[in-house]
Amino acid sequence: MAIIIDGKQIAKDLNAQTQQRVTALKEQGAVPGLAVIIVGDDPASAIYVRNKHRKAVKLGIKSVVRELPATISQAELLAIVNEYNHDDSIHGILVQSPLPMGLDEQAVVAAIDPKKDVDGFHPLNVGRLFANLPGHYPVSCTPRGIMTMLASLNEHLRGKRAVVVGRSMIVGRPMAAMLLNADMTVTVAHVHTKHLEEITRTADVLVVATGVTHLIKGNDIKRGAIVIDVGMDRDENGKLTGDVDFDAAVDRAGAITPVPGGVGPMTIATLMQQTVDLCEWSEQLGSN
Ligand SMILES: Nc1nc2c(c(=O)[nH]1)N[C@@H](CN(C=O)c1ccc(C(=O)N[C@@H](CCC(=O)O)C(=O)O)cc1)CN2
Repeated sequence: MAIIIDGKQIAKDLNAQTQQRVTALKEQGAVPGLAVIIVGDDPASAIYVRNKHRKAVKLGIKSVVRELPATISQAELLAIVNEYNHDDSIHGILVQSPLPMGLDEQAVVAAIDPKKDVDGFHPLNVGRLFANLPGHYPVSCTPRGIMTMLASLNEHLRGKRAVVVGRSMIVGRPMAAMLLNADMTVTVAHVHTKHLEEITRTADVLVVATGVTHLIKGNDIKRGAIVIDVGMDRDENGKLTGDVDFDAAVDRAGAITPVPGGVGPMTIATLMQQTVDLCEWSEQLGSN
């Protein structure tokens, strides 16, 4: 029986650390500020944004939520991003994804000041991650949260095999870069990969982020592997489930994340962590 990686608990511990850092910053006269821009009325996005706002307020972070109609033009949206780029009380800016049809998400992300790119989606920060550049820069929150979960297991990763199934800009690609930067041997697969199970069975660490319910069965997993399920799918009864068949996988894996309560809670906790990082880094810049 695998260790169940408790994302809720790890997120709670991370939030406690973040709150202490916020307190320390406030003692120096700095308040971390987060601006979240949401466009349109996607119900799931509205819930995520509300949860981000609540968590930020709870941790003492200044939180601004800008709700915009789906009819907004690209130029108007870029102007609002630019407003926050020049607002000294805001250290992190994010645009909730997905944007409604007709808006160019990549152009909007590229308009965010890279120093305030709290999601780590700006091409400059993506490039830094892929080049494994030293120094401070934000990275995508979900894979960073997964790295925190892996660290909590105290497992030696260097030289071991990782397989990432999924190639999105939010999870798959940055996840592969982070595992490579941790000196793992990384394979990236996706839903079109032929004989996927032959590849997943080689993984010491298997990260699955495809949005395909129960794509990974028990037999597709190497015995003792660490299995990270980023899926957030609905089963035939509308119940939240993952890309991994948890009941079949739990007897084969060495450690596994549940859905819900695994990776999901780490995304928002890492966003809060990264907002505080950006504030600290801007304070360091300011004092030089
Ligand atoms: N600009 C961004 N947009 C999106 C991101 C992102 O990181 N930046 N990620 C996702 C949505 N997301 C945060 O924005 C997010 C998704 C899921 C969870 C979470 O806590 N999930 C829970 C289950 C929640 C439920 O019951 O529905 C879990 O897995 O336990 C948090 C944040 C896309 N957009």
